[in-house]
Amino acid sequence: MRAASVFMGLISMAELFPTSSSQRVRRNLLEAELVEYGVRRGEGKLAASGAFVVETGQHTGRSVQDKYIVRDAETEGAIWWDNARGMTEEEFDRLLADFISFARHKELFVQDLYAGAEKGHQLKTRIVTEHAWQSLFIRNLLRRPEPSELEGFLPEFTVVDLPSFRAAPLYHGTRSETVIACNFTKRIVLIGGTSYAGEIKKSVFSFLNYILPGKNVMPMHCSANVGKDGNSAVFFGLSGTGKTTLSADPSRELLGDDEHGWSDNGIFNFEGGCYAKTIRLSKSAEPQIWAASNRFATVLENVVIDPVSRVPNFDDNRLAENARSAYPLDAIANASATGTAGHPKNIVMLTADAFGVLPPIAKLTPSQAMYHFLSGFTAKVAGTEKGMGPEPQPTFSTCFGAPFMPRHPRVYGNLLRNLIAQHDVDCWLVNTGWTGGKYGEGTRIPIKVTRALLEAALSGDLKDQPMRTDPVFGFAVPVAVAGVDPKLLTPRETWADPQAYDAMTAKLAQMFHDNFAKFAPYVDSDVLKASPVGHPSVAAE
Ligand SMILES: Nc1ncnc2c1ncn2[C@@H]1O[C@H](COP(=O)(O)OP(=O)(O)O)[C@@H](O)[C@H]1O
Ligand SMILES: C=C(OP(=O)(O)O)C(=O)O
Ligand SMILES: [Mn+2]
Repeated sequence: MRAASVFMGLISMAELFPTSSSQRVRRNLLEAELVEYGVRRGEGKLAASGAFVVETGQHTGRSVQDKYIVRDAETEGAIWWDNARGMTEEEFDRLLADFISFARHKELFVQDLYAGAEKGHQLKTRIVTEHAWQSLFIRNLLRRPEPSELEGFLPEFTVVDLPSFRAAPLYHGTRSETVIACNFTKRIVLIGGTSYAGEIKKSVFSFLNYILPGKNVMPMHCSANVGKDGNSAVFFGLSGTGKTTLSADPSRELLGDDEHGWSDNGIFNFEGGCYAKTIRLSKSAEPQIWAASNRFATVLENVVIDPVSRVPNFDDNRLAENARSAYPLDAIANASATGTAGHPKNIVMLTADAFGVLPPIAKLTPSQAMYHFLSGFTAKVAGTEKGMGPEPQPTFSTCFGAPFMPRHPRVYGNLLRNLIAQHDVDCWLVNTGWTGGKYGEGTRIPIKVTRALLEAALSGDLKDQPMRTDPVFGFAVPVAVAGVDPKLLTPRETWADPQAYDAMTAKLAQMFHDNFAKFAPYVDSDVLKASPVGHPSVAAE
């Protein structure tokens, strides 16, 4: 891409920061100074460890319904509009003008950072925020340039996040006062009315997911790590399925916990830090994440701390179920220094099946992997979202990340399918959800069981072990794994009432079918044949 088009339309720094008031723009401050600003400005509190603790108020998670993509000549044919809300160019321009006038009266924090560990695919990003702690957050999360690289740093993508800005629905074309407006053509994202920091990192991610397919790079909502033998693995999964938890593994080098690309050279992290859930964080089950969450300059979002000792109580969900910890990768002892690794040997698709149906691990053929990638199944349970009843809710979020994958799923699906074939990758479906019954009746599969299953799969041993074929889903399920109670491998045997298991399985299979109908026109027959059986539309084939 030519430089002129890269920079064209980018928000002008002179507009945002007139020279007369440049005093109030804090550029590329380092951690200690950002913490000082945060404390001085009353943005949060210091934990005993030196972590910076903030509350985000009303929004403690992403506002999916308030995210917009500007519809223009370039995006019109490129975005999968079935999955995105459009905003007109005029509405965006009004919003931008109002962001600029709002920002004029504020002290602002600016971080110039890279997204993308692979040099050829590095995106120069500028993140402008109202709060010092947001600057600290994104500095922890993205990749920090060398001081010499900051001179003459020309951003190729800008995010402006002003939590106290309120959108005017009628004037800006929004649904509420909260807005995440993505202008991919101008390469600007405007975030207002929410201070949940995850919006910033996922905005950068969404833009990379828009541009990288054009460079023949597969962008993935996944974590990744590397074994001692140099074999890398990626773990796709929707929120809460275990990407962050399971990728932090003392026996494997951590590449990253959430966003990666797969190019001709192998895989690379987009980020330079992690964003872990801290609710019920256990020091013994997740020692690395626990340590990274108790250190100077880690940002703790909506974590309750003791008012006297300033020690976090990770069991307290009064502020949010989705409490978070943001820390740089070097807070994890065995993290990768480069953020890059070779082509993966294994792909793991994580799901948290709250219906208690799916086995804790299954081996997928490439066609089954494509079916599950396009389906993007997991389930939500009470606690993670406001207003949920006792029943688990199925979620089908294509490519395991629909809110951040702007193009049609076939774009990502085809890239992945070719990469799996080209590199002869072994694919697995891993259920980190419920066993012995659905949510409320059974229990969640212990982390140590999931870890043992993954160890067997990633070592290369498991794929040659005896397997049974699941009668409904058709994938291969190991009959024994060292260190794991064999009963757990056959969910039907963990249910007190096997007929109830069969009925639940039929229900889940039907949900898969109903969801997959929209993809049927785009996939080859082998992928369609990976649908669960026992349903009329399949039986008729
Ligand atoms: N068997 C399991 N595997 C993975 N995570 C589990 C398991 N059982 C419980 N959990 C909990 O589920 C949550 C998984 O969340 P996380 O790793 O942050 O997911 P993601 O990064 O995919 O959003 C963590 O809070 C973890 O402690
Ligand atoms: C940061 C997020 O990712 P995840 O929950 O997948 O870790 C998020 O969804 O806001
Ligand atoms: Mn995560």
